[in-house]
Amino acid sequence: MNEQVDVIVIGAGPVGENAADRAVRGGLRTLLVDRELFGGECSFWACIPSKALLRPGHALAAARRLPGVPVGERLDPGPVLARRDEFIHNLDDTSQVDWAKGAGIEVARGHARLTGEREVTISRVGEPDTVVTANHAVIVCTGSVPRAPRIDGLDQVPYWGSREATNAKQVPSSMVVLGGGVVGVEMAQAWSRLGARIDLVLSGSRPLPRFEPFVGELLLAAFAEDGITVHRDASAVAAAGTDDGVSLTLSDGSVLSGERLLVATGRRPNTDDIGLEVAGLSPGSTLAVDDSGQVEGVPWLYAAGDVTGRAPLTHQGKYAARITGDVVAARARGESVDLSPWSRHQSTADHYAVPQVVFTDPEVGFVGRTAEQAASAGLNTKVVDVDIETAGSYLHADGYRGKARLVVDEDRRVLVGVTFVGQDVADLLHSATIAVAGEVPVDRLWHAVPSFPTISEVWLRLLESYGL
Ligand SMILES: Cc1cc2nc3c(=O)[nH]c(=O)nc-3n(C[C@H](O)[C@H](O)[C@H](O)COP(=O)(O)OP(=O)(O)OC[C@H]3O[C@@H](n4cnc5c(N)ncnc54)[C@H](O)[C@@H]3O)c2cc1C
Ligand SMILES: NC(=O)c1ccc[n+]([C@@H]2O[C@H](COP(=O)([O-])OP(=O)(O)OC[C@H]3O[C@@H](n4cnc5c(N)ncnc54)[C@H](O)[C@@H]3O)[C@@H](O)[C@H]2O)c1
Repeated sequence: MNEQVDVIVIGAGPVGENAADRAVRGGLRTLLVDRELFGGECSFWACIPSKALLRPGHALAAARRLPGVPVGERLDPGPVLARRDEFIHNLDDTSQVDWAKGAGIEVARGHARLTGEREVTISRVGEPDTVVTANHAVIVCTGSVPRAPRIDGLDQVPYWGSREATNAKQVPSSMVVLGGGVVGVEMAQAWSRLGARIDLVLSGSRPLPRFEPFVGELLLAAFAEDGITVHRDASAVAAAGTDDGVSLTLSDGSVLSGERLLVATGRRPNTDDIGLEVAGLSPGSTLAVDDSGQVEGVPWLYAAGDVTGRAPLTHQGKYAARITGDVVAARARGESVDLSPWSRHQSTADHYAVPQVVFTDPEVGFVGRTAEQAASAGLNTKVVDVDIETAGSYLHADGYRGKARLVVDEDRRVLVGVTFVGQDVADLLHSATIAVAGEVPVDRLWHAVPSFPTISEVWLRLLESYGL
């Protein structure tokens, strides 16, 4: 069967859905293809189930910090896991397919591969291939896949990746977590608070090494209170099956064992089998794009999201998708595209203002550059640190503990990085994202008065410490 549309989007994760939506809004006939579930990794095996697993433990911990709130001893895992299953619709993507159709997007299920210039072949087991040609462009949004380290015996044991860790039907009695990145810390705390004994193995001295150093230090303190055992500066050398689970041997000879082993050591772009050769690119490589989303050197090919290796986060991928969909639609209409930084056709924020929340307790919110990144970029910076101690934080929880940092570009007197760590700081982050993306001068920020009594009064403490 041969078909023709204006645009083909490969991959219906959050990023592909947004790229297709914008292309349709731009007047283009758009086909969105997925080989698994519409909604992608984020909806079913990543962001949504992981946050559903974390939230009840945080609510219980928050209640314990307030006298007079009646709380039980521990979480009841059954309802927690059932609520997680509701959020992932028991792995049924009907509502997401219906959304796409309602938005005017044409949908197809199957494995899509590039087989020619602007040509995609969709394969489904037991059915003839469908060849679809795009009049204007193909947008690749195939996401990423886990990357496992080379460890003797690892390929012989049934270890968990993030899919198994977010979708597990029972609480394991014990779990060894390898990797202290975002997946490692979120899943270690979620399952610990659901009752599992956790060993967390870090290759460095602290978790979340890409964040400001105090982030990892505060998480280590919280993990100690949770009873999570952290193994720092550790190197895993061998994995093996045991009678009741899996063991992991570290280079110092110690052996950790658990009912489960979670390997959370990062992800790589999902491009092994999408026909990149057709575009003169190597299978498995990152799809490097310019700020309009166009794959370098291939005018008809665009990409967005994890597959581009830019900012592997749902919200940032969706931002790139909105821009890429608009660019493809504008070019299809013969309109010029504004390539200047911060135009609506350029994902400039990817370079300066990527926000990320890590949903641990304490939460972590970070946008822009760390002090170290800003210094290595040659900026003349001033770094301001304060403890989060405001009337709002005192009221929010007894013993509230948190820290905040501003990184100020002194030559322009604008913020280039902000970090908050503390209970319930996630929603505070957007104020910082606006300040960084908007390049709001610190002297004008002085006039953005935080409400009393809120945690956001930390902004006042930060600006006073800066010298205002
Ligand atoms: C455990 C975990 C928790 C996370 N939590 C958060 C969070 O809280 N916040 C956040 O911002 N980010 C989070 N992330 C990151 C987030 O999941 C990704 O950044 C996001 O899913 C990327 O979206 P995407 O659309 O690029 O890719 P994906 O969501 O991976 O979607 C890609 C889609 O492409 C399809 N596909 C792939 N190849 C083909 C093919 N050849 N043909 C047809 N279809 C194909 C796949 O089936 C999939 O549906 C988390 C990640 C993990 C692992
Ligand atoms: N809340 C969120 O925004 C959120 C939550 C989960 C995941 N994500 C995204 O998903 C992606 C994948 O997350 P991730 O945690 O798998 O990757 P990551 O790159 O964030 O962290 C991987 C960690 O594993 C460590 N590591 C690598 N090899 C190791 C080894 N052999 N032994 C011990 N440690 C080792 C690395 O030093 C790193 O700290 C990230 O891009 C992340 O931003 C985001």
